Amino acid sequence: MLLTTIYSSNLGNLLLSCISLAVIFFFLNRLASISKWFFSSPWHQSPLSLLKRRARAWAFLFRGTAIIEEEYTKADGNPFFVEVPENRYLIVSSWKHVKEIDSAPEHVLSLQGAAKELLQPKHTMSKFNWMDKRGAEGVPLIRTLRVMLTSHLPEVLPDIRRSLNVLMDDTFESLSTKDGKTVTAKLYPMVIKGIAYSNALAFFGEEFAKNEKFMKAGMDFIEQTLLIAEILRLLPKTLSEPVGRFLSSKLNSSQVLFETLLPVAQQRVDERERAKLGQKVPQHKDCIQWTMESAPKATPWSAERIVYELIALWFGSVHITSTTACFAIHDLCLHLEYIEPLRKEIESTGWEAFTQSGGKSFPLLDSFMKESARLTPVESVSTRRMALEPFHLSDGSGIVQPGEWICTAARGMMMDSSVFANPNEFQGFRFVDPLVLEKLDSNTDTLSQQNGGDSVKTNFTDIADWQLWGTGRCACPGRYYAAAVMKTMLGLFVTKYDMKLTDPDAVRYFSWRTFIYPFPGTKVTLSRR
Ligand code: HEM
Repeated sequence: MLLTTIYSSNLGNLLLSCISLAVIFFFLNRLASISKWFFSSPWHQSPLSLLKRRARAWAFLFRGTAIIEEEYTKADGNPFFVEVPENRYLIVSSWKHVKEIDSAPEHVLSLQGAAKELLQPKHTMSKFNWMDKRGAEGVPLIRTLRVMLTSHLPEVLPDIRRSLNVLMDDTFESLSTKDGKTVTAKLYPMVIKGIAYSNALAFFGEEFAKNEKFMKAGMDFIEQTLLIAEILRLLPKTLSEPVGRFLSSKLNSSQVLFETLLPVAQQRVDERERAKLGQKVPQHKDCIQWTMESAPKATPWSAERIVYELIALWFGSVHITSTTACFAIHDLCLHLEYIEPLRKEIESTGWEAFTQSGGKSFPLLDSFMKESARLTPVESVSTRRMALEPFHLSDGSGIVQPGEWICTAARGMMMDSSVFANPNEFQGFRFVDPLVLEKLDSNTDTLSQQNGGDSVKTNFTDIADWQLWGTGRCACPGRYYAAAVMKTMLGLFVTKYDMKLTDPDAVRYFSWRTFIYPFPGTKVTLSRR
């Protein structure tokens, strides 16, 4: 039929034929995937149970966090499978299994393979189609973040704090107030704007942070990536390519990011070449420069390649940091008894000591943020890996086939009573060294001495007892930066305002697949102190 129509050159018919073919492909694809699930599953008995399983797989989109929680409880510490519309995940929760995932080579279990399926970079990130295997072209971004950005924190934190302060004041001034002192503000837009601005400042410099077109595209990019990736994941492969091309031509914020970053990256590449000839070139301290310098010497990266990496970094750093910070501010409003001790800590320690410690100090705030993320983690699973080859857990309790995912039950593990006493209770200072707590009510000077200095240990960025940051060699390299910037934002909220949720009983978030997302309309009432 399609061929006949092409020969008769009738465009309307051609379109109709394409649509009919697409629909047929769609149903064939669904049928193929249903039969795949049916025959690969150990519990394929009746059509009714098959239908139930597929209904639950689709319900995962809306009830993912609840479904994982139900299966986690039933599994009683053992690995369990969860079906999603387009795939199947094996979810583990023992630390022994977590270590096995971490030890598996990248060609067997791939973080990048899972991230690629999750974010569909070919259509969401300016046609940047990642390799399945992480590190195939080096891992310069990891060094950039873990080493360079982290050690640069004492230099950049004061600028971030000043900018956040101004942004908060501007938002406050822009809202109407009855008594000149109190306003009602939508929290999430305020938080994402602050985090995006801080990230632009820290990663690329002030020029980018002040570029309104770049910043708007940077924030739109987060929602557009989530939206396009979701649509493409649910479509059969045959449709995802044309639909992806169509969507990325309409929702093109990544293109704005690309076009703004490219000339600067190109300039840096030119300088790199001039430096090789012995010419004097300017010095730069930002993620563009560090990524370029950390790329393999034998195969230096092009300007385009550097920019692709930075666009991926932008998504990873803005989305999860702003949602996590937003939930921590909800918790400050829900547990007002913590506000005074936190203020006391910040005011007695001072921002100077915080800056010198590279954002590690403020142990009370550190603990509060950890408790908030433990009880309201944005992601229910962590340590996602896609199997590129079959992978068996050593005790035979689970196997994943190529294309399937294995991950950890992050949320469930954070509620494990053998690790966290009374896990359902919000105890904001649960992770504070008892010595620091003792000093809290008495001597603020001693508290401030304990809080400053380089040797301060932070529990929030620790990876030993929880899964917020993932696992081992792949654990989030941006966590020191994320913790420092979140502390700065929360610290400013606490010291500038008395605050509460405007409607404490309103639903604050919704669930999609494995993550929860704060409602952008949730309001806070802020009163200037
Ligand atoms: C609260 C904020 C954040 C959370 C909860 C978080 C969490 C995570 C998790 C769970 C992973 C995967 C680790 C694994 O699978 O083992 C990850 C990876 C990563 N994160 Fe973060 N992250 C946050 C903020 C950031 C920020 C601000 C940056 C950049 C400055 C960043 C950069 C990255 C990168 C580049 C990776 C990939 C690491 C790799 O390929 O080895 N993250 N993050």
